[in-house]
Amino acid sequence: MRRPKSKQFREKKRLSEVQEIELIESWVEFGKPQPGSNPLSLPPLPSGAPIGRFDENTFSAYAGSKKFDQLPLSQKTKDGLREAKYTKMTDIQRASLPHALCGRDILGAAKTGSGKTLAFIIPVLEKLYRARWGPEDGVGSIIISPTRELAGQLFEVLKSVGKHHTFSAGLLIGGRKDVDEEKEHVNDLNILVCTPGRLLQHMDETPNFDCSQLQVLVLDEADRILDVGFKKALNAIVSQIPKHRQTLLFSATQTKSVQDLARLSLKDPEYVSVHEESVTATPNRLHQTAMIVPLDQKLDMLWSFIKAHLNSRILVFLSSCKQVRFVFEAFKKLRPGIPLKCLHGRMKQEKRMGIYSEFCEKRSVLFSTDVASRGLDFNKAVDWVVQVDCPEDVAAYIHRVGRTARYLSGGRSVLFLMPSEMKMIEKLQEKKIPIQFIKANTKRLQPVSTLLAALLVKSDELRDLACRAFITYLRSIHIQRDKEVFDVMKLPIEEYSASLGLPMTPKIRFLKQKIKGKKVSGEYSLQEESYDREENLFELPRESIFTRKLEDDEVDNSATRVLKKKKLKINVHRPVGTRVVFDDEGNTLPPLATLADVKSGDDSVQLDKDTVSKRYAEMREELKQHDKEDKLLDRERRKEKRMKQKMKLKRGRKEEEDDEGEEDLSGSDGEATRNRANKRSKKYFDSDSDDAERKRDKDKLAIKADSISLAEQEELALKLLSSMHS
Ligand SMILES: Nc1ncnc2c1ncn2[C@@H]1O[C@H](COP(=O)(O)OP(=O)(O)OP(=O)(O)O)[C@@H](O)[C@H]1O
Repeated sequence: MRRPKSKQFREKKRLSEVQEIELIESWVEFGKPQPGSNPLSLPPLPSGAPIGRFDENTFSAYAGSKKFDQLPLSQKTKDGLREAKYTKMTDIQRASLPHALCGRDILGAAKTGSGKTLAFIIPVLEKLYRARWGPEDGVGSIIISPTRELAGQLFEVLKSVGKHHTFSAGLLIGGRKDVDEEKEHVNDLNILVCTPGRLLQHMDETPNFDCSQLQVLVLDEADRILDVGFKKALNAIVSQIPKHRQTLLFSATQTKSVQDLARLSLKDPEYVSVHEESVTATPNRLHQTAMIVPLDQKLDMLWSFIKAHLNSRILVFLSSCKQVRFVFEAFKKLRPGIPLKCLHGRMKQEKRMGIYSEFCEKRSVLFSTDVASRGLDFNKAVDWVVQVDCPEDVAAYIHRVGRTARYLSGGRSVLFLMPSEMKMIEKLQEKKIPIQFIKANTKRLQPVSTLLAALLVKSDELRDLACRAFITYLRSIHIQRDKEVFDVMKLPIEEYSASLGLPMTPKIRFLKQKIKGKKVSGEYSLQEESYDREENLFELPRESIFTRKLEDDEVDNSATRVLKKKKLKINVHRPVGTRVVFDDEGNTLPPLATLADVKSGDDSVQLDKDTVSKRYAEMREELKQHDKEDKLLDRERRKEKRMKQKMKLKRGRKEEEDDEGEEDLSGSDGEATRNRANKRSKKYFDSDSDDAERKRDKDKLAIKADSISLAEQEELALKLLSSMHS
């Protein structure tokens, strides 16, 4: 057991800390780089030159230094860095640390894998240390990351470099069950490493959550966090933290938007972009290639690629969770001879973390959405990054390929481009990305579509996955912003469906509007007729996707049903016309003649009042009966609909639990939260709409009863009668 430190010892320690802080502050002040200057351009300290204080008022220069121990840092930070084997600084660290240490706001940009994490972790530790931040001071720094994995990784770096400091730090990320426990401790934490959603949750829900003393705010992958996906969350966060603070923004693809920066109220930020002058925007040791792969050959190509690289660690990017799940499940069944893993935003957090660390350890193939595209440092050992689906823009490309060739290691990447996406190559080259075009060796292509078709015949589950992967892929292309690159109308839809092993092409609702009115032709088109028949896939029972094809007359019926509905509207206030009634020989009779009691020989028709009222009573009864039947039918129909919705929900929940997620195109935490929120609101909306529907139906019935109430029917009949006699 540790003996409690004596009062004397603690006092001595405090004094030495105070002295150290005084020294550091004077040193920082003495050697401050000029605002706007680039420390990289300053001459480095000669090796072996004295470091630190020379006399009362002079110190060694630190801007321009190459090693961590030449910086005015606390001994605790220096020890942490040394023990983690960090001695020489990388360019971004050399360029930004001298500015950050003297309290300036930083807008840092440097290539992927170039060491940006330490460029903000060190200033955070130093700022709080110099402020003698303690447990009672509360939250002193917030570090925000767009994804949970990245937040976890940053937290590890913070723990390792800051291990000699006494600050308390916490990792606050979504998907963890211990939120209540977190709430109890969050006010005791000095440094929060978090995703925007979880931080906001604490700001909203944790009693007395207080950031009013915040000293440093860090946004890692700043451009992503400032992006629309996190806009609301970030605005809400910023509105709850003090304006007077240091702000550090880092990314490999930095934002320079004045609007973005204004949102964060940066004060004369230092724009530190160390690779701006570089010939390439990506790491020099990264060998990048691209090849044309038609949509219907993507899986063949991917399968062949994996089979040819069985001893590598391969990171494969696909555009949606459903695709990730389908390719992972299908390829797993085909046993390629290398472990396969998958990672996407809808998986349980523990599993996500587990997979992330497993992939860091062993050779394997990891199929992932963009949830793994930013910041993750897979032990520096990803051999290949394969982009099966084209990234949404150049920034996304840079971050994806940046998962390999980190720090001093090399790496390779390959991008599959469909013929319709060739514009992407130009865009990449414009942004200084040295990508080499290679021709795929189709002779060595190992087709998998027949194998997949065989698997899909055997497994309903897999067939369902394939169907959903198919739809979400097309949707992902459909919603892309860059229409120069992404055009869903140019895709060989039928062939794509067959390449996934699907027995027939599922119908796609969202393409209906797009294709209507547009004359489509050639190999990429779907028959217009088939769109006219198309109906919402998700309203059909699952098996019907494959087994039930709508018949022509069904379509016609549905069309006429709508028309009939319109015609059936009764306007009780319209002027009443006369009605022609025929006798058995086809002679015309006056209206209501069937009810008439012809008493006299002349042609005039006398109405027997009793018969008329009897007939009305019968009609009333009939109406009531019909109404009852209609209600029953309607109730049954709605009950059935609700059951279906429940089943669908249950299935969705089960999928989530099995780590089998819903559509999440970006896969990031923010996106996932948004999608979940959407889903949740959708659910609420559904249940609300159930109520609303019930209420509407009630109202409708009331209106119906109002509009053709019995009294009105009688009135109508009387009008008829009187018009007949007039
Ligand atoms: N000074 C250093 N000396 C040795 N290794 C370093 C140094 N700085 C960073 N590294 C290592 O380089 C790798 C990449 O660092 P880091 O993750 O900070 O890169 P990054 O620039 O943030 O990348 P990304 O843009 O992908 O987020 C890490 O493994 C890290 O440990």
